[in-house]
Amino acid sequence: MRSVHIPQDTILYVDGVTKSFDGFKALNSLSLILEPGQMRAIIGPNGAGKTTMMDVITGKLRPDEGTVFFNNDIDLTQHDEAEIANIGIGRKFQKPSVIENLTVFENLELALAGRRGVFESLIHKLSSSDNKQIGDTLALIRLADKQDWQAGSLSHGQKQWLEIGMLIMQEPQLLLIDEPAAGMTDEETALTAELFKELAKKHSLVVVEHDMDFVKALDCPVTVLHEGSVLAQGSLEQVQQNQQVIEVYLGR
Ligand SMILES: Nc1ncnc2c1ncn2[C@@H]1O[C@H](COP(=O)(O)OP(=O)(O)OP(=O)(O)O)[C@@H](O)[C@H]1O
Repeated sequence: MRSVHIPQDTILYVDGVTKSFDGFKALNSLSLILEPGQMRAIIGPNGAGKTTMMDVITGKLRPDEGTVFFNNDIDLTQHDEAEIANIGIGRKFQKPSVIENLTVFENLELALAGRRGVFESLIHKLSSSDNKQIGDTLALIRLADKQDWQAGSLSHGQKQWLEIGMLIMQEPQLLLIDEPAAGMTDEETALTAELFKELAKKHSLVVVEHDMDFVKALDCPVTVLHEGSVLAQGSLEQVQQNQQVIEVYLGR
């Protein structure tokens, strides 16, 4: 058994992770620590390794080297994607994948079913606590007045919120979210930042984003990736003043 020293109380512990594609290191000894209840924005130029990092955390890719632990002692490199989702890590891809011809409410109901297994959901009606959970989620994602709308008739931003609501139904401890603000109006972007701050009260969040106004609104620590490693870390203001960050990313 490997002996790894993990600082106490980490929700995500990534250390020395390397992942190569045909000899090219998409991740190059990447290390990153997230504490429970923390929100972290990940920024960096195209090809910096942000998606590959998410793929490694969620079990889509296995690292060539390095350590990835969840909740102090769960070695994520020993689990597949489905197991990692069940362990409590939810991932939101850039493009929303709500079911367009179901209502907002039904999409959330389906997400609840996903947690339980479809068969069990077919034979059980929604309990009052299920209804409350759906109601709370609808309020959180600001779609309470649209619960009977077909998901296909929502705006792009509203679809993104619905999908985040569907993830929340599964009560993940850690949420990984890829470019949520892309394609949103300014108003939706501002509301999404508010939603994430609300989410961060109950969940840990890793948010990959290119929109600096959105990152500023998140008001959380920022990690800058470059060539598969961490280039800088700190407040947005601090990393914006970092000369190397300006050279490889912000100044371009
Ligand atoms: N399956 C793959 N096969 C070969 N190369 C890959 C593969 N996946 C990623 N790469 C390469 O690894 C590097 C990192 O890619 P990655 O998608 O993780 O970057 P990123 O930071 O998410 O970029 P973006 O901001 O454009 O989404 C890129 O050079 C990419 O071409």
